[in-house]
Amino acid sequence: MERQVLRLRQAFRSGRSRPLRFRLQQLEALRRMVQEREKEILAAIAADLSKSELNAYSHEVITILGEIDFMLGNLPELASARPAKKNLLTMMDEAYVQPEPLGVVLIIGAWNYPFVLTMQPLVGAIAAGNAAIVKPSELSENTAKILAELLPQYLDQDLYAIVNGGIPETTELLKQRFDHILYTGNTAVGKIVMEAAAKHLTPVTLELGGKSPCYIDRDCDLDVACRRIAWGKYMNCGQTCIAPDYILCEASLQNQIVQKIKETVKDFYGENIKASPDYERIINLRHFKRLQSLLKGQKIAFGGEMDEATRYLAPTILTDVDPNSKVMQEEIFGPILPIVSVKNVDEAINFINDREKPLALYVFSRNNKLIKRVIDETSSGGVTGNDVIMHFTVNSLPFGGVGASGMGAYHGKYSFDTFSHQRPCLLKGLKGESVNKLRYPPNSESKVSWAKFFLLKQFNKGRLGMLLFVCLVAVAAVIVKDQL
Ligand SMILES: NC(=O)C1=CN([C@@H]2O[C@H](COP(=O)(O)OP(=O)(O)OC[C@H]3O[C@@H](n4cnc5c(N)ncnc54)[C@H](O)[C@@H]3O)[C@@H](O)[C@H]2O)C=CC1
Ligand SMILES: CC(C)=CCC/C(C)=C/CC/C(C)=C/C(=O)O
Repeated sequence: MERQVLRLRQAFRSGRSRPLRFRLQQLEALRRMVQEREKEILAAIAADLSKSELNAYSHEVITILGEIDFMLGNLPELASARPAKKNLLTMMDEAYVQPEPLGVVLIIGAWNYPFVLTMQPLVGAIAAGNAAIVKPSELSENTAKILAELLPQYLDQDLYAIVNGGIPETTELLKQRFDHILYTGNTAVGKIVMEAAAKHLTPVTLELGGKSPCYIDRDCDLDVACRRIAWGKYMNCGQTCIAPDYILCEASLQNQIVQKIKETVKDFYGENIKASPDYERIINLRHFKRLQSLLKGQKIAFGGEMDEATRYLAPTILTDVDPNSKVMQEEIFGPILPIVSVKNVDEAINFINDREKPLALYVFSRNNKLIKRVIDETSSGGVTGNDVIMHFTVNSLPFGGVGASGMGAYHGKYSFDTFSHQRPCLLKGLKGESVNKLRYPPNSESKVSWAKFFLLKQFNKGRLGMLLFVCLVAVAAVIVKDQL
């Protein structure tokens, strides 16, 4: 591991990853890889997640192509120096912020969207001019394998590397010093990553999980709300970090919601859900059994069917759920949708605020003021009003968590900024030394007063009068000079 990181650091030190032309060329090569090897990539994702290749494309590949196109179109502007506002003391100088690459970054991906969660951060790392090591999840082994096979064929092998493996290999990697780590995965491991990074003062972006609430107001189009909730909940068999984890609503709405989601599931997946190419499976037996245990003692209003041999778990709805039951104590990360009754929006807000800050928050209502009120009175990584998940698809919105659901953000410009150091630069000339007497010893009341004037724009009449007089004299001198 150490040798690999050293090799990338030496390549980064060569400066090869910094020129804009190089970065664009690498991003174009990555785009070419996605296009030329699409079939192999889709087959790998499909094998890992028991997913149709159509869904693998719409869930993952399309996002990566969009991200690369964003960077190809915006990188010249993102990477350029940004002029900065000056004060009176530096009026004659050049002040700007120069984005610069951090160095060698580490990207650790999760299994549930194995292509997006490794390639989307990598796009940002390349765009910002870094070298990068990508460590895919060992649980999505086919995607991990194909990435290790394809990336070296398209990208600079000295600057970008794939390291495959599980906990031992990741633990070894985390002993190395990186200039930034972007980790995607569960909160418990997020703490391990942050602890390891702290030893080297390495900044981290932690894309973690949490229980994303979905409040349904009584003033709402339940047909639309239930269709959108069902889409986001049961996509990828519920294994989506920003899936609505549970519903909060008044008890009177519960049965309608069950019925409408039931109808939607039939529309989406047909009578025989198990045979639907659009309905995925649970990633492994450990998660399958974990989800099975969440059903114990619950009132199953819809679904609940399961087949351990194929790790099939039907789209499931639980009603009258006790907030203290197990299913409400951990992120579900599966196709189980608990409904918890609340009396009104006030109780919903308190329910949300009594728990860890979620990665996403969803509110369905015709009343926009109510939606804004819920947003104003709660906190979450992100929000979509009257839909679910869709804030993820807008790359002008930073995507990340807050509190227990994570720190930092990426996507689009935010990926570029995450993997950049915003370096402040002030370039002065060697003339005008007389003004600098202000800051040189010996100090005096007068010098402090001038400093206040120049830096804090604290005018006093005497200074202002003197300045106006000096300006007038200067103007007069120019006029006189022109007349002669
Ligand atoms: N915020 C976001 O964008 C996303 C968050 N997630 C969250 O991730 C979780 C699901 O992913 P996981 O099952 O954690 O994925 P996982 O089991 O694939 O682990 C994620 C990564 O951490 C590494 N890892 C696991 N245990 C480790 C350890 N003890 N030490 C060092 N490295 C370790 C794995 O090798 C893998 O690369 C959910 O909580 C979900 O909400 C998932 C996708 C996106
Ligand atoms: C076509 C379309 C609107 C797809 C939605 C995109 C999608 C499935 C995003 C998944 C978000 C994601 C990667 C979540 C996660 O990491 O768990």
